[in-house]
Parts: sequence; C-alpha cells; structure tokens
Amino acid sequence: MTSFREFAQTCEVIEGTSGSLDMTALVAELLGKVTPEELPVVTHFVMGEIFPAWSSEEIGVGAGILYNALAKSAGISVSDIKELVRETGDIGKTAASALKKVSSGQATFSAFMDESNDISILEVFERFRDISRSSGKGSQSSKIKHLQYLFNSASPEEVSYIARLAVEELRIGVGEGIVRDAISLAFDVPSEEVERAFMLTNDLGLVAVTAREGGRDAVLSLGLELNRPIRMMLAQITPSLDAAVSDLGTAAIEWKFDGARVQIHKEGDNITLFSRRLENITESLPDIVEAVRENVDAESAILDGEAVAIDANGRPRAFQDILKRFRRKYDVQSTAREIPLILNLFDIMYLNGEELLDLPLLQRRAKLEGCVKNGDSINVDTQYLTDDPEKILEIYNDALKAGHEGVMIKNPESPYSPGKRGKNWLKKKPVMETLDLVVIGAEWGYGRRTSFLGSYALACHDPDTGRFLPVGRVATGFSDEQLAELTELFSDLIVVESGTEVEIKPEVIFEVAFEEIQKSVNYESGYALRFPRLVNVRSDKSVEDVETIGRLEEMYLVQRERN
Ligand SMILES: Nc1ncnc2c1ncn2[C@@H]1O[C@H](COP(=O)(O)OP(=O)(O)OP(=O)(O)O)[C@@H](O)[C@H]1O
Repeated sequence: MTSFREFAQTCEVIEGTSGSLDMTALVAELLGKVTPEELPVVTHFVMGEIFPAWSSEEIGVGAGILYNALAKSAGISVSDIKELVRETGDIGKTAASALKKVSSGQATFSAFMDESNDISILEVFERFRDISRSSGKGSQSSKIKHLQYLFNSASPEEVSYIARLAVEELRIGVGEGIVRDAISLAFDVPSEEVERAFMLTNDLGLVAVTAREGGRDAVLSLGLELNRPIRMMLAQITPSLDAAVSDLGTAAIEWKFDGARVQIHKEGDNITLFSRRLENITESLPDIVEAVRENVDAESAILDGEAVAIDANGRPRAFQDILKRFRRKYDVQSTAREIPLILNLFDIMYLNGEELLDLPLLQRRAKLEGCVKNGDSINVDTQYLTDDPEKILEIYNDALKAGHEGVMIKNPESPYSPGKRGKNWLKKKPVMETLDLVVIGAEWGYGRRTSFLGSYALACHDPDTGRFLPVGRVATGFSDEQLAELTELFSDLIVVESGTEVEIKPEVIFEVAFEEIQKSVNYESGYALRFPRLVNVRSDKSVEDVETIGRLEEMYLVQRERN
C-alpha cells in the first residue's frame, strides 16, 4: 500500500521540475512503484483528475465547500481562509499554511508524527468517491465532513495536494501527453500504441493497468467496446478549396452540418448516445434513440453523426437551440416536440462485431449506407467524389444556402483516427474561424456591473505539460442577462479571489471570434487575439476540446498565408 505522503512528495519534486523528459521519468517511476490496485487512481491523480473523463462521477467540490472544510479543520473563519488565499494566491499553499498553524499550535494532529498512521492513496480516493456520491439535502455538510477527515488525517505537505485534488487542479504541469509517455517508459510499450489505446478507451488508468499486466500485446488488443465512447475524429481548417484539392486530389465532399456531434452505440435494442464531450446524453434525446432503433439495421454498431435542430421548414436553427436539447434532464419530451432534431450520420466505426476503424472511408461509407434507412429524423446525406474545385464550390454554396456551415473535404482512403485532427478531414467555412478557449479568470465589474463577473481571461492548452496558457481577455459580446447567468455559473468555480480579480477553475469553454491572431509577449502562450468577442458558451465541449497551442500556431500561419 502506498501512502498519500509518497504521492505528495513526488508531486512536490515534479512541481520543481521544468523539463518534460524529467517529468515523464518521475511519473514513470511513480507508476512503476504503486500497487496494481493503486495504479489507475494514481494515473488520474497525477493529472489532477479523480475519475476518468468519460465517467459520470464528479466530485462537485467548489471554493465554497473547500474554504468551509479548511476553516473547520484549522479552527479559523472562512474569511481568514479567504485572506490566506489572497496572500498565497494558491489553494494548496493556503491549505498547508492554515493547517501548519494548527499542527504547530496544538497536539491534535498527532497523525503527522507517526508514519504508521499515514493515510493511503486509496483511502484518499475512497473519501473522494464518497464525496462524489453525497447528493440531495445535507450533501454540502457531508462533503465538508469528508474533506475535514482528510485534512485532519494528513500532514500540511499532503494537505496541499489534497486541497488541489479536491478542486481537480493539481498544478504540477502533468497532462495527458506526459502520462502517455510515462506509461510507455514504465511498462515498455511504444508511445504511439499507448496513445491509440487511450483514444479508443478514453481512460489512461485502464491503459496503464493493461500495459503493466500484459505489456505491448495487451495494449494492442485494447479496442473498441460497445457503450464506452471513443474520441471523435476531428478536422483541420483548409485556407481554400483549391488548397484542399491540391492536398487530397480526388476527395469525398460532404456538407458540414450545423449542429452538435453525437456518437451512437447500438447493441441490439439498447441505444446509447454520447456527446462531443463523451458524456452519456441518451436520456435527453429519446427521439434520436427511437430513430436509430427503427432505422439502423444492425445487431451492433458504433456510428458518428451530427444532430441538427430544425425549424418547420427543415432549416437548421440557432446553435443555442440544440444545446437546449443536449443534457436536458426534465421536460425532455416536450422540448423534443418544440425543438425537433435530425441526425445526419456520416461515419461508422463498428458493425456487427467487426471493428471498421482501419477500413478506408469509402468502404466504411458503403457499410453505413447499407445499414441506415433514411427517415424524417435520420439521414445519410449525399457524399460527392470529385477533384474539381468548381464542383466543390457549388456543393459549398448549396450547403450555405440550406443554412449549414460549409463543407467537409475528406480523404477517401483514410481510416477513422480517433481523437486526431489531421489532413484526412478538412473543413471549409465562410466565416473567420472561431477559437474554443477555456475561462481561467475574470474580473468583478464596476458601475452598473459591480455584481457581475466580466472581462474573462482565456487560455489555450499545452498538451505536453497539461497547462493552460493565457491568450488574453474577452469583455465584449455579453448582454446583461448573459453576464448574470455567467456570474452564477462561475460562482462555484472560483478558486482564488484577490481584489476584483478572480481565478476560475478551467471548466467553461467560450467560443470566441476575433479579427486576428497576433504574436505577443504579454501572454504566456506567445499569442494574443485582436478584438475578441464571445460567440457562444460551448457547454457541449470540455477542457479536452480547448484549442492547443499548436493549433493557435497553425491558425496563425494559415492567416499569414491568406493575407
Ligand atoms: N459531414 C460531416 N463530417 C464530419 N463532421 C461534421 C460533418 N458535418 C458537421 N460536422 C461537425 O464538424 C465538426 C468537425 O469540425 P472540427 O473538427 O473543427 O470540430 P469543431 O471544433 O467542433 O469545429 P466547429 O466549431 O467548426 O464545428 C465535427 O465535430 C462535427 O460536429
């Protein structure tokens, strides 16, 4: 059994390390020495996660609960905790400093002194799981009690990482890339194979355990499983239709439908739907479930498509309307009548027990067409095969006339590459690209807007280190009503508050339009946005979808080519 103390010590060393190779080696060493039972937990913990991203379990601890638990454990007031947060600027340091005062002043924390009383990694995990399962009336105080137990059982050094984990922000700079490489190093499996298994299972904990127990062969044999979502294949922007044709030659052209992505798993009559964030959204979309049950002739299948909210004339409605359907928990049937959907299927990854990922697109397409009967709410649209830019332009204009976004230009020979954004799928839209960025901070307004959070600090993602890198702020594009809604949404996500500035747990994604991406020394990402404005709050996307620093670079280069 490994103590949480050992985990905390490794975190401390990693925090003081900057090179990603050194970090990878430290994580590999940690993964190599914990017990098989602890391995999945540690794999997630080290990335600041408690449960795998696809899991429906959530810890649900915000600043309010955490401050309360710390105050109670340290025997000081919540405002003292807030004061410490202002001083230290970090919840981990706050926790350590609040509890250090207690441990040096009183003898109540005798557990620190005696290593045999060390709390284990699994005990910490089990408490977190209990917290996630506290629900309904009294759940707040039950969560506080569990946290108090953890704080009171740990040393100030450990407390720092328990507090950070409780809000799922470990801040040691370890992201998916480093954990992937660490699994590869620790258990001697090539990194690309670890990556592929991850894209198929969405769970690095599972991949780590498999690699340790069965080595390379076992990792290679990890495959698709019905009812476990796989990462979606993504598209790259192409600056022009001509450029796309010169990249791909003869290409498969489809409309780029204006809706939201859905991955469908069919196992007999049992249908499960996953959103772009890989959340299970089956309950919210009974009409799609029914359409798949009636119109997909397959014993088992995994399908990919875009659900579009349509008006009385069959034209796509505003994006916000589709979000009203996704993840809806009440009034599901009446909302389904108000906002009908049509599911446009465009890919198939699995059919009747056979994995299709490595089949060329055109062969997958034939299988898709073979098993779907088009109907009012399900459709496999026309796919054109051409290398003529004029013809593609015509299809593109038709898509826009019908109210859709543009076209997808796909390599007819390409496999389905889960989680990849590459040249095999290109997209062309008329408007300037928007960016999906995560909100990491905000500022309390002034004058009429003092009670609203505004001027949101935005960041992109560095997959190598797992860190979010600031790219600037967005302060325009908000109505008063929206600011009120956002203030409420963010109130549970505030991690640190200092004067009018607040730091926010990275969870909410803003889709932002802008005039231009500029190089900038003012922000850690090295880029800044000219005239950013909010287009949509993308509650269908998660932090995994945030633009990477590499993509910003790529968009910067495309923009330079265009101008
Ligand atoms: N025919 C189609 N084939 C593939 N994807 C399609 C198609 N029609 C619509 N889409 C949507 O386009 C998206 C592909 O573009 P991209 O990979 O850039 O995702 P995105 O970041 O959601 O982009 P956007 O914000 O432009 O929709 C898919 O996620 C899917 O939701």
